[in-house]
Amino acid sequence: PFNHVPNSYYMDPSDSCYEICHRVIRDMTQYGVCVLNNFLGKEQGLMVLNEVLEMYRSGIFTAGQLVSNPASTEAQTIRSDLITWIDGKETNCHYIRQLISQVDNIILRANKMANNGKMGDYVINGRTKAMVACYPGSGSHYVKHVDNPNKDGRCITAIYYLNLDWDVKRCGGLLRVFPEGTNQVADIAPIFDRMLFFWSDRRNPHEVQPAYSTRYAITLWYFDAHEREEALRNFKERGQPSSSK
Ligand SMILES: O=C(O)CCC(=O)Nc1cc2ccccc2cn1
Ligand SMILES: [Mn+2]
Repeated sequence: PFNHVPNSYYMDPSDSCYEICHRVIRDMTQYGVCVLNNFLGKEQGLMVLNEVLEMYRSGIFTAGQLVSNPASTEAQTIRSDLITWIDGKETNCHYIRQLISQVDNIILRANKMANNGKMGDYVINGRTKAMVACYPGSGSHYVKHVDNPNKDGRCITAIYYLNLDWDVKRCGGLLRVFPEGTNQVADIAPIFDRMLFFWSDRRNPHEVQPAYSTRYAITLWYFDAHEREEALRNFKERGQPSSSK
């Protein structure tokens, strides 16, 4: 049944946020993955792309660090994306900030519209900064992983793709999601102005296959109030010297 995910919704401008939120709720509830095409429209999408290109040219991107031994060469074989974190208030990020608030209001409204004010039983009350990522081509990739394997509070991964004329056969860079409990995979091309949502936990292991052209994306992770609070509480407790010492 998974491969019947309508893999692209064209959001013609007449689509109200209401319509879009319904699609997000339905797909997230049914598949745990939701793809929306033409999310901002060409003009706005290009403005976001230009801001990202400008940031990349300014050299503020750094190699995506691994939590485990980042110094080793192994780090290179696991992921080779270049990233920078922004909150959208920086200079020359006006259109990225607009994208972020557009995603915020869809996620927050969908969360409210979902039955008993929850989507997937989450109460979404915050998010990370935006992570702007670039895979600089020449085989750069990200091995299969889970974004939130240990309940750090992140429940939805939201990725906005910026790649004009991206042809997976020529450029690679496919995002392959391996939804838990089925041997079906969801192959998502990182095409321009495409918005992707998926549950961040173990339900959605995913990989970025080797990219042979420069591949840009902006990612936001949304927090579930309860799981985040729990994670921060555990963090504080672990951080305290245990009373037994
Ligand atoms: O660009 C895509 O299609 C997805 C790439 C991707 O999975 N990126 C990513 C990036 C991450 C950076 C830090 C910590 C966890 C992370 C998990 N995933
Ligand atoms: Mn990921």
